[in-house]
Amino acid sequence: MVYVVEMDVKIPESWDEDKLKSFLEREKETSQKWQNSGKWKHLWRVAGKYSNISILDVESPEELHEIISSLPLFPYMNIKVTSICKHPNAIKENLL
Ligand SMILES: O=C(O)C[C@H]1C=CC(=O)O1
Repeated sequence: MVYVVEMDVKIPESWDEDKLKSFLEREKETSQKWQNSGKWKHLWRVAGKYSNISILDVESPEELHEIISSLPLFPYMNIKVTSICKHPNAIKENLL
């Protein structure tokens, strides 16, 4: 099952530099772990926003939730999930 996930990050203004640094390090570690697993296929920055657009290929909605909610910044994100499938007119076999 392939999903497009848009994550808008809102860091609390009360966080100091050390707290932010620690979250960002753990965020990087966690997202790279999932990217290395082959499930998180693409991670793109949305230009001009603290947002990303990601493509994930997972077994189930439960697995998608497990991955997204494992991100340390998960509680500080607004997340939009869209389920996608191959368009019948797409000329490429492997879209991922
Ligand atoms: O910076 C972001 O977009 C938030 C977050 C999501 C994945 C990741 O590596 O960082």
